[in-house]
Amino acid sequence: MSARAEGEQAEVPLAAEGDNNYAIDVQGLSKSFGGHRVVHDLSMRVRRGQIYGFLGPNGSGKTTTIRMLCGLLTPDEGQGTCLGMDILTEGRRIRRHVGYMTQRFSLYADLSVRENLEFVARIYGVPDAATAAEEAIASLGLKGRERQLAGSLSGGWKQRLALGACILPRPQLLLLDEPTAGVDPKARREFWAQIHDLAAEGVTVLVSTHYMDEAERCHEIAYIAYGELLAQGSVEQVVADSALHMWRVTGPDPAALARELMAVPGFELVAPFGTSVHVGGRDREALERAIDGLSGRDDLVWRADSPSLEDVFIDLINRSKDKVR
Ligand SMILES: Nc1ncnc2c1ncn2[C@@H]1O[C@H](COP(=O)(O)OP(=O)(O)OP(=O)(O)O)[C@@H](O)[C@H]1O
Repeated sequence: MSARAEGEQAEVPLAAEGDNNYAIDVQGLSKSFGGHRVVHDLSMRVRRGQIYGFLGPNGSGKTTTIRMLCGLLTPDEGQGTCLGMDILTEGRRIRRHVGYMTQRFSLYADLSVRENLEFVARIYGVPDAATAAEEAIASLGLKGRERQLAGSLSGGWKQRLALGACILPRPQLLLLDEPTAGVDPKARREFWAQIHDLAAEGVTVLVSTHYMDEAERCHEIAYIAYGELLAQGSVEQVVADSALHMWRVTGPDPAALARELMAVPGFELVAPFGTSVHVGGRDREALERAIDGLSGRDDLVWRADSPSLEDVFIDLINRSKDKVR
């Protein structure tokens, strides 16, 4: 292959279709910073064309993992492929086919929407940058805003522009790191409609998020805490695997009731939810005993409930905290 200037689009063949059904296939990734283990023995597989949600508390290692997947960071241990290419040795090739949207808005605040998109198109060697930018403006619903300076856009429009810039070079895989943080529900919904359209066209999307409703829009999710992958699968699978039993109890003062129930042995999870309290745990018998013990309380009404994804994540983090201590 002849030498090319940095940024020039190269003819880089991807692994032939069918060679590998997984856009991401990594095993045993570990990474430490200054002796502090941030990612530990993490393995994951993401099928091509899937929307894969990456969830976990702040500082749990999501960004670090994303950076290892696209070869921006070398794992201390582990191996694997991204789009069929080796994450240890082919980082540059991988990044030519990946759109990476970081947490920080990384476009030029003092360039207009159109100028930003044209700039990105040129950097990636997209033929006819002006037309590509125009098409992106139309498909992202940015018409009417193309002359606006990127820095003056609202949060939702900035994210939409950042996504537009990411998909201009037509990547096979999108790595989106909390793309909708701080964005209002309507803009988030529109953003997700776009993500689903891209997935329908065959683009694989790995998206980190703290929003439960966004997790439910993914084909599969993974939950990571303290650098360890604690759960993986469809939302239904992850909820079923939790083996949690939940109850909803209503009483006169939900906040006071929640405090009272937290002290009752058998209730592993207790959280006020509007006018009621969500109570549960994995030991069904212990739970039923605890509820029986409160049978004298006529002011309480109990109703069996299904665990929410949030219940499952809180339970996972509680249990992994116990393991770390
Ligand atoms: N380059 C680095 N040098 C030192 N420590 C780092 C570096 N990058 C990340 N860390 C630390 O690694 C841990 C995991 O960070 P990471 O950004 O991967 O978490 P995250 O799950 O993406 O968090 P958030 O949800 O807050 O974005 C944090 O404690 C962070 O401070």
